[in-house]
Formats: sequence, C-alpha cells, structure tokens
Amino acid sequence: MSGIHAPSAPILCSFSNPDELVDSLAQFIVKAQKEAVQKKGRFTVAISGGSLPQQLSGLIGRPGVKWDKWQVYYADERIVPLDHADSNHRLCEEHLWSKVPIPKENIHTIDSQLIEAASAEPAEDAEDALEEIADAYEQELIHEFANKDSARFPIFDLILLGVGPDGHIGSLFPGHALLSEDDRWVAYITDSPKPPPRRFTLTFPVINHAARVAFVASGAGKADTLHTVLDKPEVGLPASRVRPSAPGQVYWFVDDAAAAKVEYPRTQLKL
Ligand SMILES: O=C(O)[C@H](O)[C@@H](O)[C@H](O)[C@H](O)COP(=O)(O)O
Repeated sequence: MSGIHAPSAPILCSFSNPDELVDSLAQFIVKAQKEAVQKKGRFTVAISGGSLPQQLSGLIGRPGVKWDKWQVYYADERIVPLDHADSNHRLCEEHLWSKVPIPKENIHTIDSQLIEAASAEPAEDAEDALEEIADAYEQELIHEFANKDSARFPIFDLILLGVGPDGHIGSLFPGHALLSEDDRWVAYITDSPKPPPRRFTLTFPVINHAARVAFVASGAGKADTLHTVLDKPEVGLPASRVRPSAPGQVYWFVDDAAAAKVEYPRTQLKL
C-alpha cells in the first residue's frame, strides 16, 4: 500500500491557439509514455469520450509514439454495442485508433457478448447484467495491474478526461451516490443525466491513484464550469475532486475561451 500524501495543486495550461493545445497535449502524452516505458516497458492509459478523442489528433503520425507499448482502457463507456453511434470506443476508433498503428488487442473494450446480453434483459433485470459488465471490466484491470503495482488500486500512467458543463467527469455526475464509492474500481450507473443512461465508469479511488490525470476542455461553454472547478473547489464538483495523492499530478489543457473566467494561475509547461 502506498502511503498517503497530500495532493499536489492542479497545473493549468491555457492556449490561445487550438493547434498549440493539440500539439502540447501530444508532446505531454509522449513524454509520459517515455517515462512509463522506460520504467516498466508499458504505458497504461484510460480515456473518456466527448470531444476528447478529437483533441488527441496531435498523436497521429507523431514520431516517438510507441503504440505497441500502450494498454488503453476506457475511463467510462456507454452500455451500447461497440459500433453504436453513442459508444466511446467507436468515437475513439473514428478519431484515433483507425489512424494509428496500435495493436487491436491493446485496446480494452467492454465484452460485446455481455452488452448483447444486457440489452436483451428487461429493465428490471438489467442491473445484474450491468454488474456483470462492470465486474468483467474490473477483472481486466486486475489482470493488467495486479502483482505489477503494489497499491490497493491500479496506478494508471495517464488518465485523460473531459469535463461536462455540470462538472461531471467520466460518468461521475454531481450529487450521485457513486461519488462516495471507495472500494470498487469500476462501477455501473443506470441513471446518467447525460444520455444514454446506462454506463460504466472508473471510480474516484482509481482516478485519484493515477500518476497523471490530464483534463482537456475547450470553448466558451466551459468557462463557468472551469471557474467553479478551479477557483471554488469547495463547491465539490466531480472535476474538483480529482486530486491524485502526490506524486500524482493533475493537468488542465484548455483554450483561452474555456479559461476566460478562471482566476487560478496558469503555468507554462516545459515539455
Ligand atoms: O461518455 C461521456 O459522456 C464522457 O466520457 C464524458 O465524461 C465527457 O468526457 C464529458 O461530458 C465532456 O464531454 P465534452 O468534451 O463533449 O464536453
């Protein structure tokens, strides 16, 4: 078990130019990958949906990316077939995986047979099927991390997240009971306020054990959210609760429109 260390303050990087944001994010990811591969020979990454996959385009064709060393998990996923328009996997496939030489077996999706079974269940029995999906995904994580890292929770090298206008992250929504989950690695929900309602998500203890969490947010629509998340963490929005214990670190890669109302100090990353 790793000791408990106070979390480090978030690092906020704001960019006036969208291409600069995409390029700096890609440089940051490659640097994290190099460190992880040097130490352990692999790079464990979790990724959420929304606009995030598009912001990863700076990785396409980028020298230094060792795709065969990546082990990719979804930070959250909607319980729909993998080729469904709502699937985060499909989104990532379209924007990234189909454009880079990552081995298919290094991308860990939900089991499509379990999704079929869950869809066939009437609503009253769906919870068992969803529990099975969350369990199976947790097992996949245990296979990846157990005995390799000594902690009680997996230590991802990098978790990449977007933030919703209500401050949600992954599928952890404000006021939801899942915010206080302190045991499970993967949990399901049936009442996501953002459709579709059935999803699974990595839990806070997993997110807060990561070596690095990088948020990506752009556009004026996020300005109020970022102001609350970064300037008023006491409000307790899910995004403010992402504070991995040191040496874990949270980074924010945002554009100036999203950061317009934020008073929190900016940092220029040395990449
Ligand atoms: O599956 C999901 O719905 C996402 O994982 C979700 O957590 C997303 O990252 C945020 O809602 C931000 O989405 P945008 O970047 O599109 O605003």
